[in-house]
Amino acid sequence: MTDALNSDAPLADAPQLPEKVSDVFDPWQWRPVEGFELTDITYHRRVERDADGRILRDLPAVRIAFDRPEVRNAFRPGTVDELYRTLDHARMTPDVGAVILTGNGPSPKDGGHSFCSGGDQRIRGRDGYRYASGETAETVDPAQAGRLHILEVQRLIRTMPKVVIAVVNGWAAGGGHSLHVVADLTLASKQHGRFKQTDATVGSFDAGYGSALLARQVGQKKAREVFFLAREHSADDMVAAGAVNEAVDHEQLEQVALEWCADIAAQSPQAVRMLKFAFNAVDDGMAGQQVFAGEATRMGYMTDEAVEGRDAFLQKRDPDWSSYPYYF
Ligand SMILES: CC(C)(COP(=O)(O)OP(=O)(O)OC[C@H]1O[C@@H](n2cnc3c(N)ncnc32)[C@H](O)[C@@H]1OP(=O)(O)O)[C@@H](O)C(=O)NCCC(=O)NCCSC(=O)c1cc(O)c2ccccc2c1O
Repeated sequence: MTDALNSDAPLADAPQLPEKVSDVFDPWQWRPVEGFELTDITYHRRVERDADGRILRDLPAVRIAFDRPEVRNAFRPGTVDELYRTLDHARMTPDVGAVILTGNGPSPKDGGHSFCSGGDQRIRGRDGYRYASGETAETVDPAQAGRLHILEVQRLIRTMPKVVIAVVNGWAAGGGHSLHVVADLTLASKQHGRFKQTDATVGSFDAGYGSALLARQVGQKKAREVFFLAREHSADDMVAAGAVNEAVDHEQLEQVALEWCADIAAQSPQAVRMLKFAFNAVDDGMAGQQVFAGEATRMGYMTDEAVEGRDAFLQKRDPDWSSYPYYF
């Protein structure tokens, strides 16, 4: 079906499919999310189509992808702004349960595949990554302070009540490596998925989730090897180490990711978010407890017992708890 609509002879009245933004992107599965002016990333919502390609309904997954393949999908402050805005939109879309985070490509310059190579080193200043009108240091805006707000994106991924899947289609390096670490699941391309923690090579260090959470996933010795030796690791190596869930053939990458999204959608949304926050809580201290407890409070509000407390206040009477036992 996809081939028919992508052929040179479009069907009469066939609805327009979105641009094929990446080699493993199937336009049939997606529509662009409206309302965003994006330059550094792409944002799509999964859809179901009829045989003629007309959209029947939205499905509960989104795809957010770095779109700077010529620099291995390095991020600059504007990229991070767009990433945060789209992730936050996905967080607040009630019928979305899973987020695919990936990189478009390959590079038009040399055919290289990349998930994300971290902060764009050309516009790194002494106070962080700088907003710039162009691509290079000469074009940075001196009026704006440097940013390290990829850390805010990491916290958003960590605390959003949806499953975030890093679909590693190429290089995951530096801050891009950390993004895969903080994602709930990682699916990697067997042929092109490559992992290299280059932070220390360029005089940087993700001393938060990028390192400490990696050590939780692969153990202390392996995590220290990844950072201190800064070597390249294959997708299969990372599956064996416990940092990647599965490595699949490159052509199958996004299809498998969509199968994962469908499996996630078959689970109870409430159960999934409570499980995500439970997995986080042990490592996230009181902030993790707060996120978990917030959802427990929401469930509490759903009970007749909590409604009685609210109503008694509004009706200026004492609450009647007699119908609500002290469960044991
Ligand atoms: C990713 C690579 C290993 C790929 O190597 P390969 O040989 O395949 O490709 P090239 O090196 O030839 O790259 C092609 C092309 O892309 C440009 N490029 C690649 N990565 C970047 C980048 N990060 N910034 C700018 N430009 C990049 C490269 O120069 C080439 O351009 P041409 O003009 O020559 O065609 C390899 O590319 C590589 O090692 N890249 C650098 C990875 C890296 O060190 N990233 C930064 C780590 S630090 C970081 O990300 C970081 C960010 C934060 O915001 C933090 C915040 C708080 C704490 C920590 C942070 C942090 O650590």
